[in-house]
Amino acid sequence: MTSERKYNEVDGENEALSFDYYGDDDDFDTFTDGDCGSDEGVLGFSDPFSCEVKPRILLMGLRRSGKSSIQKVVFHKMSPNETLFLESTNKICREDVSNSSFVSFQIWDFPGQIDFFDPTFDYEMIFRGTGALIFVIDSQDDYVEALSRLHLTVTRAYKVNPDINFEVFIHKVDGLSDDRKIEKQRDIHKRANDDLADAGLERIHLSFYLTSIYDHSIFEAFSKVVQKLIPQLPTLENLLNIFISNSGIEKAFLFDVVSKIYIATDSSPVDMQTYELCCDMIDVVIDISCIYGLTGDEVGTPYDKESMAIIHLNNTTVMYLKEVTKFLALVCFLREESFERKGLIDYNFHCFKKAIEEVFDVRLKVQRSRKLLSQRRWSRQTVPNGTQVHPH
Ligand SMILES: Nc1nc2c(ncn2[C@@H]2O[C@H](COP(=O)(O)OP(=O)(O)OP(=O)(O)O)[C@@H](O)[C@H]2O)c(=O)[nH]1
Repeated sequence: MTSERKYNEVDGENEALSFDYYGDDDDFDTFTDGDCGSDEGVLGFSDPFSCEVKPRILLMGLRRSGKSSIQKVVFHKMSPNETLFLESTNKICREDVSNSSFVSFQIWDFPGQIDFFDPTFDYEMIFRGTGALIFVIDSQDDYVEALSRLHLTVTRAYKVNPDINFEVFIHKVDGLSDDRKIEKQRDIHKRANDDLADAGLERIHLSFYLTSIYDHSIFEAFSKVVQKLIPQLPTLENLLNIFISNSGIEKAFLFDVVSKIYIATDSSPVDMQTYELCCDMIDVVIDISCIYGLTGDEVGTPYDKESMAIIHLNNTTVMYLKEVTKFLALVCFLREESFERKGLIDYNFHCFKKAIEEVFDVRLKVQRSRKLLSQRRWSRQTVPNGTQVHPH
């Protein structure tokens, strides 16, 4: 049994570490053209007590471009090879990802063949609550149709909600040489932007990423998409900068343990190899904890307050992982000589952790007061016997 499989099994039975996922596939909220608009309550946008409207990430693209695979690999630990057997999606799948207080959003996977602009399909309602629209283009296929679909989708979405972040995943690049990758990216970038310029919409900004589920590029790209939706990002980056500069650390990432999305890092540049090493370290820690960390009858999480790991690499670099919150881990890179001052690092880490908790606290307070406010508003509109009064 591979270590990846082991993790899958534990993940499946572990509430705290798994996503807030509405049942199995059959239980996904599904919307047909007819009932989408009327189902607002299910979407959580008209819920008067909803203390927080989660940013919504839409995954769109032509059929077989790889949308479901991306979702399954990043958020369900499916191994890339297993995606070969995924069936075509024929309904909109919505999933809540709220495994970490910072990473809290929804992903909507749209079936490729859906006629998105059918007049009975309320796309305005969908775009209005969207934080990021990921458009997946299959780089191994002819992308002319995908580009015209991208243009149509982006222009419509922008009209409804100009605040959406438009993210283009040039996907399945594993089959391409480095030169071909760059060439494709340049070509897609040029054509997509030319189309927008022809329509007088140069102000729409598209971000491009080269992705594949067969390496870490999909996690990296998703990290960047998610980071743009985290309002506390500058605060987190600042805290990380202060922490590393006072501890002799070279690079630090704040990771969401389950998805391996890094929600923040210090301001020095990220290189792919470092990121991959961090992902591998998290896998090792979770796998070992799953196998040896849980007692037989325990259903609890294999990741807790005690979770930490130190790995000495053969190039005099040390990797240091420590638990920050139930869902987040800090992974640092430092030189062996800096690690000699581990006491100092641990003390600084303690301060860093406290600061992160304060950021959480502020967020919770804001949420609570929002909830209270909306409850008050709601009760003002309701007379004592429970009948609703329509406000003038
Ligand atoms: N080589 C390669 N194949 C991929 C990658 N991502 C997905 N695939 C394959 O692409 C095929 C289609 O993937 P799906 O995830 O079902 O595509 P989809 O966009 O959800 O398709 P619909 O549900 O029909 O809209 C599957 O056989 C995947 O294994 C990738 O990064 N590289």
